[in-house]
Amino acid sequence: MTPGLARAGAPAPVRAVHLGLGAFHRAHQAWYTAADETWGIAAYTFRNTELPRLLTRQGGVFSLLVREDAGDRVEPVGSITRAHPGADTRQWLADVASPEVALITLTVTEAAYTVPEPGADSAVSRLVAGLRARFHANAAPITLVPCDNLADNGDVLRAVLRKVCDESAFAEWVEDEVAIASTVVDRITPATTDRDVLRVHQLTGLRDLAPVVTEPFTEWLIAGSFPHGRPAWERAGARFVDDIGVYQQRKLWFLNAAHSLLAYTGLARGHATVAEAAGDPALGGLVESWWDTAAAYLPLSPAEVTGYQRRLRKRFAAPGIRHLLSQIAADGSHKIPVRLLPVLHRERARGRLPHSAVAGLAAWLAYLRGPEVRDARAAELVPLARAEKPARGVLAAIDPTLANDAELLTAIDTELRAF
Ligand SMILES: NC(=O)c1ccc[n+]([C@@H]2O[C@H](COP(=O)([O-])OP(=O)(O)OC[C@H]3O[C@@H](n4cnc5c(N)ncnc54)[C@H](O)[C@@H]3O)[C@@H](O)[C@H]2O)c1
Ligand SMILES: O=P(O)(O)OC[C@@H](O)[C@@H](O)[C@H](O)[C@H](O)CO
Repeated sequence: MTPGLARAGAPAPVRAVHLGLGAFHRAHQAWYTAADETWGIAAYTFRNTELPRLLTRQGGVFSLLVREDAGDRVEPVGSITRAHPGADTRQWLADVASPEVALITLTVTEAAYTVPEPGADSAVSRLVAGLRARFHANAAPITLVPCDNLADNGDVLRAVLRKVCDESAFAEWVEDEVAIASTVVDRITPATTDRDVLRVHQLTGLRDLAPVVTEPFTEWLIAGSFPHGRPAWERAGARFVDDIGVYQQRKLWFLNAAHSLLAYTGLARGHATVAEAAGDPALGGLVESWWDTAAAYLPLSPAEVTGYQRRLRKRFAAPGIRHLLSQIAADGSHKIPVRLLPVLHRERARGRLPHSAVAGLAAWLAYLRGPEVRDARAAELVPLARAEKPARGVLAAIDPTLANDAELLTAIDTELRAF
């Protein structure tokens, strides 16, 4: 029988907690944490029960399949000491309240950074329950490290927590003792397929039921304080900066915006992956035109811009990374406002109407009219998208200031007829 992947020695003590255990956490924060073997992670999914079960069978260890130009390479990653389903509330509260724990990382999707309805179960409500347990346990300060693709993700999380924490002594404690970092995270990590599982087996001779496939490129920029300590993430290349502003614009406006453009226009043209869509000359041209537009608003030198674009072209074309457009297309109502609209606003202020943005928004409307809409706001947006001229209604829902821009609305509605 093929031997299964297993942990060699004892795992590190749990000093970090993660919420949103999925592929990206393992390719990114877990991989960086593995560079400091004195830190172990207790990682929680949101609803998934299968992944923690598989990881637990392997002692938390998993294989990272890195798709290099020169070929595939497998790295075992052992920083996850324990993996739990999100429904394991008792353990979650105990871990967040633990005096040994110094930080919580989060990858809970962009849509999760909202104030929950009273009584609702959400990432934020679980986080607040954990923090409340820590407050009552009189434990040391803690740092929250959001790792989702939002602009100023730490500030967004702080604003949400301020609205939710209404109990005065607890709210004061959160204000004083809970540090929140802002981060820019980057490593293209598609969902694992059965072929990836087979490939890992072929390369290692071991049976790993929960590997992750990723690219060699990785980046982590962090601005914030860690009053109770942190792993030496810099050993793996993380950078601690005073201000993430320009890095986050560069990433959201170039990489993520191009991903969203390719997702909606690519699906409309029958493509399945980023590599296929980026290789379609019409869509490649649309992305280049978007980059030219966005570059005007970034305080980067032309050499920095062209270098970043060159790397992105290569990353998007990587044949071993099967990044599904349908995965990227999900939750456009939360992604488009941070990826496309900041640049579009700046263009409109100058009286310009970039065709790439118009095409991207029209393609998003076509997606919202389609058969398989994955969006946290689908119930509200799909009926609006089905109107004869949908641009006004849909834009009013995500950015009311654009809903009075008659020239833009007409351009989007006209473009939509092409889909
Ligand atoms: N995959 C990437 O390339 C990548 C790169 C940078 C950032 N990210 C960020 O990481 C997030 C997760 O990506 P992934 O590739 O790990 O996806 P994944 O599907 O493998 O895992 C997503 C995780 O988020 C949880 N989740 C989903 N919806 C949630 C909700 N409403 N509230 C709380 N938790 C929820 C899931 O249970 C799961 O644990 C992305 O949404 C993105 O913000 C991903
Ligand atoms: O992960 P999402 O859903 O926020 O967005 C999909 C992609 O645009 C994104 O994951 C990129 O692959 C990632 O940001 C690269 O670092």
